[in-house]
Amino acid sequence: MSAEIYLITPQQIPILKRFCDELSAVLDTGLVACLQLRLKNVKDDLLIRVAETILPVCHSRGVPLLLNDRPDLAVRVGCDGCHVGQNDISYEDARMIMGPKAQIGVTCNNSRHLAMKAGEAGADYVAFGAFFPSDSKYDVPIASIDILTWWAELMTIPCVAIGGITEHNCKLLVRAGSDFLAVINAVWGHHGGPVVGIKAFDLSLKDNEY
Ligand SMILES: Cc1ncc(COP(=O)(O)OP(=O)(O)O)c(N)n1
Ligand SMILES: Cc1ncsc1CCOP(=O)(O)O
Ligand SMILES: [Mg+2]
Repeated sequence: MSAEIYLITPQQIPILKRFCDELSAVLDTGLVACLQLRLKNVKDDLLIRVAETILPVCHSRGVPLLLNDRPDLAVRVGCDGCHVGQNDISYEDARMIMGPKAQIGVTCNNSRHLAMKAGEAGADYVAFGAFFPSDSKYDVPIASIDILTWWAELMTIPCVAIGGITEHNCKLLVRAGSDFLAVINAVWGHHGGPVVGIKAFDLSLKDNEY
């Protein structure tokens, strides 16, 4: 079993130039399957500016960029897709806005019903979590790891695990069947810096004591 890393940006980016340098170094490792830009409580013009700035950093390294919450701005910037949650625009409306080629994922928390609904509607992936307490988002229910196994045994649509995932607990989720591991703080907040953080995940996932 294997899983890929779905990296999500920190929800605030105080110094864009410094972040782009860090992001470039992280993506140069070749260990990131896709990046989600997830800024919270910022005005549209800033979100657009950040997205337009990091898009070439991603695309020059063959890494798709997804925008959180806002398919309208994702299209405007030229992002490869978006991610929508249960309190955001619907998957159906996001698909209408972004078209058939976009990669659109849906938050399904700990719900088999929401996942089946999103899968049947045409979502490109479903996201389950939070599996562990998260320092990046507090208002999320804790999901049971068996939902990953249920999905992996039943469906071919990829599933993403999210929430408090670290180099130390990620193998549990991969063993359960997760295709992608969505992470924020374990990389951007790693004591050795984000490049060491992403490499630590890779080392842990390569360790084949599953
Ligand atoms: C890959 C992935 N999974 C879940 C989320 C959470 O989305 P949502 O529930 O809409 O919450 P916010 O991230 O918008 O606060 C996500 N962004 N990405
Ligand atoms: C966006 C989101 N949705 C559920 S938990 C979470 C935050 C994940 O961040 P971290 O990897 O730092 O726990
Ligand atoms: Mg959202």
